[in-house]
Amino acid sequence: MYNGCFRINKPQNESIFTYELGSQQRNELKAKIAELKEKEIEIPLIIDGKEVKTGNLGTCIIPHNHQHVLARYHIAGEKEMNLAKDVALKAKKTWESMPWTHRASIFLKAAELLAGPWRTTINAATMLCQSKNPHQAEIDAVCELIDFLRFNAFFMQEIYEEQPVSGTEFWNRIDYRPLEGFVLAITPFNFTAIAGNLVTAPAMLGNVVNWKPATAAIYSNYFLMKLLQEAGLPDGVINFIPSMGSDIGKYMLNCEWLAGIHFTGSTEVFNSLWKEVAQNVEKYKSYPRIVGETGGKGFIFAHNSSRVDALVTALIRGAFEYQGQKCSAASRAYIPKSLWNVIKDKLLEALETIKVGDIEDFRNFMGAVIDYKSFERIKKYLEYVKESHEAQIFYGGKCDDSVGYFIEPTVIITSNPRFKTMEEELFGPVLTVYIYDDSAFDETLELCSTTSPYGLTGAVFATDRQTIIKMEQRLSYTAGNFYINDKPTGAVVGQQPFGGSRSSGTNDKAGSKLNLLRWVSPRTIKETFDPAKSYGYPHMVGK
Ligand SMILES: NC(=O)c1ccc[n+]([C@@H]2O[C@H](COP(=O)([O-])OP(=O)(O)OC[C@H]3O[C@@H](n4cnc5c(N)ncnc54)[C@H](O)[C@@H]3O)[C@@H](O)[C@H]2O)c1
Ligand SMILES: N[C@@H](CCC=O)C(=O)O
Repeated sequence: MYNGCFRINKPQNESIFTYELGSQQRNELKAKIAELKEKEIEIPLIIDGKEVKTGNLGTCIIPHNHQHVLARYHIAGEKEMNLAKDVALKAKKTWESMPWTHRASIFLKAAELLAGPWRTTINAATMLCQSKNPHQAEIDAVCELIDFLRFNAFFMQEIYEEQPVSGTEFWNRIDYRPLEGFVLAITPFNFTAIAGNLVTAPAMLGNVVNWKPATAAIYSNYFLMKLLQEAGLPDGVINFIPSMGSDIGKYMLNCEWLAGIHFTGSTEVFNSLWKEVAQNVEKYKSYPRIVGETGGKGFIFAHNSSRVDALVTALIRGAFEYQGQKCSAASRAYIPKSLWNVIKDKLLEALETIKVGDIEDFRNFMGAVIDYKSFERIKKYLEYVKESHEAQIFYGGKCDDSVGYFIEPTVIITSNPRFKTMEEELFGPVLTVYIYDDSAFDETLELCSTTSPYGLTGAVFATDRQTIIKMEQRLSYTAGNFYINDKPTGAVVGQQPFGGSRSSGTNDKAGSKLNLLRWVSPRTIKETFDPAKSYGYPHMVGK
């Protein structure tokens, strides 16, 4: 027994390791990469804390060296998915009644393990499996995930603290129950941290979670699952079930106890999940919470008062960091004619210094795109551009998959502001630029807002304050994360809660209280100390 209002301190963001030449961090990371590469591992499902093997196997490869197999993983089928649902529902009773401070402790311990003994493993696994350079792996798999874990524990406390007013004769309370059933987390390949957040955020608030990782990220995600187990996650609370996307609909979405979906991925897959849930709506015990962060077509819009050096850096970093495989990536840019000549030269100068290749060579800024399917998809877009009269490749455009799925950083210039690559998400290292006439600034703002169906990220560059105000107002619904004089990527937990609307998702803002609120089903409790003993009102006495 214990009594007390226990408190979690407001966290600080995790500091980023730099992996400089000669540093111990760098040596350790290099050694871990070599160690992981040396040994092919077998990845089982983890259901009820136990390893389950199906014999139906897939392979995890290195995108920048696709003949290298890192692991063989087991694929869940109907039997294992049914088992995962059953054990999750069984684990729910004990998990939801565990004092919240102890649930928080498990995830705060996971953050400590990741900051310390697990840091290099998770980082190296993400570098190899998702082809991230050391900095990109560090800001994702380590720092962002640690921040998610620590800040979410703090936000959970803030939610629980929010209580209604009461009187002296009665006491009102809100009991922030978890959802009734299980949450299905369907996670993307591109951020280990996002996968971690999609499963741990609902779990922290007392929910049980079945986790379907993205095929291309199973390797790093498996290590993460092991870390959570080491942190003391009880069996069955999170079940790790790599599976075919098409089986999810058949064996998970039709379950009466589906209480929520926590999804990040493409708009297309999210739409299909939404439709399937709608078709099953009569079956469910409760209306499932459908939370999804999806595609993007991030923009950079420059005014002729922009600072050129800052703008060029934002274009390069925004478009080409992690091979443009961020939902937030700058994939279209609007540049005024009066600035183009000077920007063009500086852009070329910078592009010529970008090295693409194996991420084990720390000099490389970019690695490979994630897989053959993605490589082929981007290549087709570039072929389309090469044949078009409305656009031309200004820089790059070469693709080579002989060793890894490499695509050069590519800049396209188009004369059509509604050109295919200005509208659609390519999810690769490709930036399309539209050069507008300075006198058409207002119309071009309108084009920016209406060209793409997405509304995730956007950045504006200007030094003139009235212009900044105008851009902020006119582009109000174009981006859920809007940047002024900065690149549109790199949101930090606790600083820039992340998510967009339109076709970019439900905008439930990962890394904030708003997201956590989707995983609770509040129960209002009123206790009256001296209940009324007759039904009449005072006005009923007399005529
Ligand atoms: N808005 C955001 O916060 C955000 C963040 C990261 C990525 N993304 C988006 O994610 C996409 C890239 O990630 P991806 O390639 O992993 O996306 P994806 O949609 O291909 O896959 C996402 C997840 O859905 C699963 N899936 C695929 N088909 C399914 C089906 N029919 N039923 C159930 N699950 C299915 C995949 O296996 C994976 O686990 C991009 O569109 C990107 O913009 C968005
Ligand atoms: N939150 C990340 C993007 C996640 C999507 O891929 C950013 O802000 O760059």
